[in-house]
Amino acid sequence: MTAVTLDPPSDATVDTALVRVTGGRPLSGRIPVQGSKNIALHLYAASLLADSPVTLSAAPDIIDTQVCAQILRHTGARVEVTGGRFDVIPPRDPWPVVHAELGRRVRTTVVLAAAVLARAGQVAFPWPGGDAFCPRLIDRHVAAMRAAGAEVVADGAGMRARCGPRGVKAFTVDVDTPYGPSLGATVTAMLLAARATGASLITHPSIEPEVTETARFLSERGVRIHFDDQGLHVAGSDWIDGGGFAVAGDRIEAATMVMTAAATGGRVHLDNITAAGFPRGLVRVLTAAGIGLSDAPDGGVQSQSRGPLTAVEAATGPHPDLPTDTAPQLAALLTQADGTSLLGERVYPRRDSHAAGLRSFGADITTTGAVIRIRGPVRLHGADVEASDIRAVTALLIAALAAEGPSTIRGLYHLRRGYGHLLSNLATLGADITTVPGGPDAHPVHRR
Ligand SMILES: CC(=O)N[C@H]1[C@@H](OP(=O)(O)OP(=O)(O)OC[C@H]2O[C@@H](n3ccc(=O)[nH]c3=O)[C@H](O)[C@@H]2O)O[C@H](CO)[C@@H](O)[C@@H]1O
Ligand SMILES: C=C(OP(=O)(O)O)C(=O)O
Repeated sequence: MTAVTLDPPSDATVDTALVRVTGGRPLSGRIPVQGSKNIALHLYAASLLADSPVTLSAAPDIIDTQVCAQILRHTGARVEVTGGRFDVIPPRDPWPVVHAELGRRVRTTVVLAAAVLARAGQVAFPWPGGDAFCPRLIDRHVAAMRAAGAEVVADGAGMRARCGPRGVKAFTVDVDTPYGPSLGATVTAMLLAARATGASLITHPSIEPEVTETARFLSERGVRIHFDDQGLHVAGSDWIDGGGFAVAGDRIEAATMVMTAAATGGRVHLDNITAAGFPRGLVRVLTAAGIGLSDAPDGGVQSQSRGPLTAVEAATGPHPDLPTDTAPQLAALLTQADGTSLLGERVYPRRDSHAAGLRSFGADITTTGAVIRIRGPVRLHGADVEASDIRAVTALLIAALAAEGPSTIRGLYHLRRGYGHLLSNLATLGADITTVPGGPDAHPVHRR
């Protein structure tokens, strides 16, 4: 086991670039959807379990991909990220540390730690990152590690987990929370169970596509996994094959593009996703708002608006309900809908950092506890705003594109963390959008 030296990570979270948008034109056209950020992040962790090289295709071209590549390299993996391929040669004997600074940048830190623990029998990891829109607990991840036989202790900087000499053991764990089954803890438990000797059971598992795609990845590589009424059963394996696997299309980016087009009075044709790839709860809400989705005869999904947008009442929830990661964009869309919309947030009680930003554009939005009320339609005007999380930034972009006149949006780090080509795709759809790098010599990057 050897420590790997990395160049110190750059201070990438400081991003002084901004986007200039002149809104007010309908956006329409055909664009591809990237590989799903959140599915990819869990597959990067799962790839550490393999005993031969893994190639993930359609890996999204985002900051989180680069951060995970660095975290894997720090454990001793060889990782190449080029042209949408994420090639991993997993270490036989990983260095049992999730890099402290890098681990604080992504949400899947504990999932990555679980993969290292499963292989090395011990791991130290920092508190996870991701967006800090409200407290994001990890008690179910820790419960899974403890159930798998690890002693887990916290110190100021993070946690350390250590198993006995035989490594992880088979276990039963419940990953339910007051907010629904934990997506991340389900994958953490699945990765631990995949390397344990014997049969494990995860009760009340999440069934988000991040979970089912990671399960498909593992089962195609020889791990026996199935869901039934009791939960998710995993029969551990001491050999896990490598090989190729494609990251599914990003349902959140797809939903964002559909809503962006609709907010401006346009429509999109999206490649690399099918209508079935949109969660049912989201399709129900879009349909109620007056937006249809259908599989296109030549592949992909087409959106169409059925008359003026209509207000809706909806609440987020675990898959297949309305995804929390689409609620900020939906709030922006509903500023253009006729009537009063009510959006409840059930997964994260206070995920509403976008509301103040939308008000800067003239939106009529009020927040009461976990419910956001939006009155529309409102003629939005341009604004200068700063986004503070990954989905808030796209909500503000939607408002800017639907508004009359120029806007500027800062906080592009959050956009780059989750979207590889969203701005150039918007330009392809007809948006007047310019990225201005930070500093005095700023110049346009995307323009139409
Ligand atoms: C990288 C990634 O895939 N992130 C997604 C993942 O986050 P993440 O995996 O963090 O979300 P979880 O499903 O674990 O969390 C859902 C809820 O359960 C709570 N909880 C979670 C774990 C735990 O041990 N205890 C606990 O109480 C959380 O605070 C939250 O209120 O799922 C979220 C919900 O679909 C999405 O918004 C995120 O985009
Ligand atoms: C909140 C999100 O990401 P993360 O969990 O990486 O913060 C998201 O993808 O909407």
